Amino acid sequence: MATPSINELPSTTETLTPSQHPTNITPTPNEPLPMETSSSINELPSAAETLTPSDNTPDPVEPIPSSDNVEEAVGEKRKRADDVKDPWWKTSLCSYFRKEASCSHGSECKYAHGEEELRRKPNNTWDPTSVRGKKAKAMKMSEEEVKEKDDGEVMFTEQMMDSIDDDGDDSVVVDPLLTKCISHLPVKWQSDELKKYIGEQGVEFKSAKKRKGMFVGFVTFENAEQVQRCLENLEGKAVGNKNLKISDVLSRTNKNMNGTKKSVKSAREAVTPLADMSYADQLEQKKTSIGQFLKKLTRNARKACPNGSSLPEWVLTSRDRGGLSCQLEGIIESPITNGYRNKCEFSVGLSIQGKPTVGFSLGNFSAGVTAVEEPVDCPNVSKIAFLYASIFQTFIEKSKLQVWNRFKHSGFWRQLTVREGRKPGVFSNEEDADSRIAEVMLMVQVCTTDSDEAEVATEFEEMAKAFAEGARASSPTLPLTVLVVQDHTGISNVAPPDAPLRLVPIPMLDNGTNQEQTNNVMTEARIHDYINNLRFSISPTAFFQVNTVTAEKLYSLAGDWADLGPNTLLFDVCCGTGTIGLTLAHRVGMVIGIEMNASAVSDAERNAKINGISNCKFICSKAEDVMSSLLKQYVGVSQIEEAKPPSNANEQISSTEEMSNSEHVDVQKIQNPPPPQEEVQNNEQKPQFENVVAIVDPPRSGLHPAVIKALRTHPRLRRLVYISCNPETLVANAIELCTPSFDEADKGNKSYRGNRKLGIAGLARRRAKSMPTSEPFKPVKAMAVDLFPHTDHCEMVMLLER
Ligand SMILES: C[S@@+](CC[C@H](N)C(=O)[O-])C[C@H]1O[C@@H](n2cnc3c(N)ncnc32)[C@H](O)[C@@H]1O
Repeated sequence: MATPSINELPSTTETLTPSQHPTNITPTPNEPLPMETSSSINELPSAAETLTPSDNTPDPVEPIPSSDNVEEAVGEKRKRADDVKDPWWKTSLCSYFRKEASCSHGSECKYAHGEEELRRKPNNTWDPTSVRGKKAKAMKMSEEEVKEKDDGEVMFTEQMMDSIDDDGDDSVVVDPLLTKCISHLPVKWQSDELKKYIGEQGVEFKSAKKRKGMFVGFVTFENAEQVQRCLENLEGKAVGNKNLKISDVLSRTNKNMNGTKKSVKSAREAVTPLADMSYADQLEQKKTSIGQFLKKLTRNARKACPNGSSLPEWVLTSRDRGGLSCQLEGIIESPITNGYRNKCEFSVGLSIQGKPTVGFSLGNFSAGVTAVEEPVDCPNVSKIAFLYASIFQTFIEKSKLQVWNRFKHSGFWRQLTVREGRKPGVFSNEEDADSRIAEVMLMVQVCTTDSDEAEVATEFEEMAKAFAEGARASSPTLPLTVLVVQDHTGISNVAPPDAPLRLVPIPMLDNGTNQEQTNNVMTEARIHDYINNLRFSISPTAFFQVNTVTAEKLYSLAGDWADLGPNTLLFDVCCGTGTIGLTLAHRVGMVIGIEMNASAVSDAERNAKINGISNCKFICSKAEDVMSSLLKQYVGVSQIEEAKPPSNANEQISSTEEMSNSEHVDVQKIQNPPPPQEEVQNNEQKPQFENVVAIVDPPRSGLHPAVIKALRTHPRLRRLVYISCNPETLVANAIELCTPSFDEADKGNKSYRGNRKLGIAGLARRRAKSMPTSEPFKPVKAMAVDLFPHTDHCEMVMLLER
């Protein structure tokens, strides 16, 4: 499925490039131009992703040593437990013995010295690093492959099937019996590599196609013998570390879809996979899943602890909490479960039947799926968004310009984003929700490459008319505040920061609504929403939590856990439009917000102004470039404190770090950073605060290592509230924040060879080793917050203290 935000996996940290001036948007003085990558990046993961913690060690049950084992408390974790009946006795391989072929604990060691000594774990599994563990894993994987193979077909819905040749001859009819899909190909390969490989395997074929980024390729054959040869020579063949899989192909035509529909997901299944489960069960499932991540943190912290040093108390006591690294307080439910999204990104493409459609794509592009289906029965989509999607679909059906074909990289209409802003006040029930929508922003993404300017201008005029008339024809009339076009030429719909925007005037309606725009008064693209009775101005590409009422609860929780007061300096890291800092500003002395998206920062500044808030400062920069400097600048370290952490605790954090005097870091400078500066240039007298707290709310990729290092090594930062839309990266970041420091001698070499094999938790463990000596944080409590009912995703909040 999915909106690109759901399907297209977010990249890691974005790079900022100077924004281009959007053709028709007049920026206000001092306002940076809209320039962000689609905020969807920060919102939702791939539909295929679930909230299941993955680890290098798939073992679901952690051997939890006795918490009251005094020997362990003093760090002698290798000694045999007093209780010889310990069910975990010799169920894991001893890493010393493996490396050194000996272990000082000898036969007393609770870990197995070699495969012969190894016992099964109480959950009937083998140590995953052992030969038997690896064998079991391989068998499980092949069982899964067999299961997958039972389906025997791949839902391939690309237009490539209509024109298998690159000549652009769309009339070629492809016989599905003579077409096969090859899966598990290297994603880097393109058609030429695939053709070469098939030829080398002695398989004749008519045509082969593959796009970079996909792990599937499509091959057509002249006759049944060639197909047979392909199956014989390629099925199961190892390429890299994968084994090829040959499947049948489901083409787009109605005829071929008959009887095979069973394999095709609906938009509802793709976007809201939990929709058929009761909400209570969804909450239970998510809470359990967050609990698994808390256990994963414990496991990894245990592994990451320097040998010979005591395990942190929170690891030792984790057994009392069933392995959880801290108490999981529960899950905060969404007061609204239907139509809760204030932002929906609808892809534009061909449906399975080949009809231009506005909706959700049914699978991942990498798997060869680009079919788009209407957002029917997707309970997270609001009625208003659904209606705008159908209005747009009716319009593009008649448009002379084509819908986007991701496989061919051609077409014009790509995506419709519907963003809604509510009236102020409290929602009483779900029925109320739609009537609360006061403003709507429509953003249409197109690709204008090779198109005729005059034709495009006419199409935009027609489109604006279609939206205005559609809105008026609906009962009740739909709000329509602003219409923006985003021009984007990239392969996926996630637009780069400098994708130009232009405002399209909405024609005046008979009843006089939308008058502002026809008078050209509307020169800015923005809508407004309310959080905790504060008004927020939101520009087209700025991030804003998609479930506003639940976000209010999330922010209040973060504020409560942060233990704020008038003498608190609050760092709002990755602040977007300033929502967290501004809603908590009345509870602290000062807020410093850090955000890399210039238009979001501009929104944040505006939001402070319109709400009469004067104790917030917003810094436009990547957090990794300024976090350390800001801490130094705003938080003095007393001589005693300075003496406490070892000398390297405050070492230079990032080679690109710099601060401008104006505190509004120039995007150009970030791209071409000046040489590192040891000392912060700004000599302005900063107010000093007793209590320093950070609330971090990073994108899915988590915090940059330089930010983690800066937070961890600043002795005055005692409390950290981590809000995460991706528990996997929260766990990885928490490993680095909470693992005891290694001695200089044990820091090991910094060669990152072999990193590719490590998962993100493994990488974090490795990075924790080279963390400058500093007091670690400890996880205190965690809470799940369900911002995304009916989906697999869930927000997680964790309080860290030291
Ligand atoms: C999950 S959103 C949270 C925004 C805000 N706290 C809120 O609740 O609305 C993450 C934000 O981090 C910003 N961001 C992403 N990478 C960043 C970085 N390296 N430095 C600073 N901000 C970043 C994104 O632009 C986005 O606004």
